[in-house]
Amino acid sequence: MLTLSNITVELDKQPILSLGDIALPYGQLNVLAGPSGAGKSTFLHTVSGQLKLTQGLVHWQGQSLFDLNESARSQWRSKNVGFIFQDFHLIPSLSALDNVILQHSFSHWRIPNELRQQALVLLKQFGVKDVHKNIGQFSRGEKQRIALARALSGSPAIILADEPTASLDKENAEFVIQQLKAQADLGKFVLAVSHDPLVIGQASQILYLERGVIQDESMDAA
Ligand SMILES: Nc1ncnc2c1ncn2[C@@H]1O[C@H](COP(=O)(O)OP(=O)(O)OP(=O)(O)O)[C@@H](O)[C@H]1O
Repeated sequence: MLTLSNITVELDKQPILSLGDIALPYGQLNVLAGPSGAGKSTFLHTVSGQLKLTQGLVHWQGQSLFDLNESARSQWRSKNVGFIFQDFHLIPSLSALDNVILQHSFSHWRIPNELRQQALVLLKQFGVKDVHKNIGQFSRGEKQRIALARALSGSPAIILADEPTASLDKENAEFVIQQLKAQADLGKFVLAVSHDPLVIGQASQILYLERGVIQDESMDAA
């Protein structure tokens, strides 16, 4: 369970998030919706421990995230959290395979063979054929499949996605949603920021954020 208690986040002394008590479970597709500037990305940065809270608590499975110092939080994040972004955040000069495994070079002096093998399996499963080709040579849909493989590499328990379907055609968007749901079915924590009706239609729980405040919470939308 992710639990948030009485959170305030201020940036440049402006209140950006003001959240009461929120609990979101593992094992379902959670969606955070809301207009531009509502604070959705800030919410993701807060629950992943990248942004300091002004006030409040974030617990992941009972672990109080901000009881960890910055370096421990960063280690916790690299072990436990996979991120997916609207604009992929892939490195153009690297191959598909290297983009997936690069993250592990920060925690291992040599990338273990099982992580390399897992990356190859994920890329194959997601239909990425020539894994040694540079990123620039892939279509947008393929890029998001590579980014998905990167997010799942190392098998993190938490998947956070920021508008993961926004720049994709319907077929690729549906593929991404299916994969997010499959991860939830495996018992992972999945939270997608999205206003895509395709994503919202498949959500088990939807939080609607406006001006940094949760306005509405619906369960079992799917
Ligand atoms: N580093 C920062 N310093 C000050 N204000 C910030 C900072 N980052 C974001 N903001 C402000 O916080 C508010 C929420 O931004 P955020 O990016 O979280 O919204 P969002 O809901 O994700 O928007 P969008 O859908 O357009 O991506 C906005 O008003 C933004 O200008």
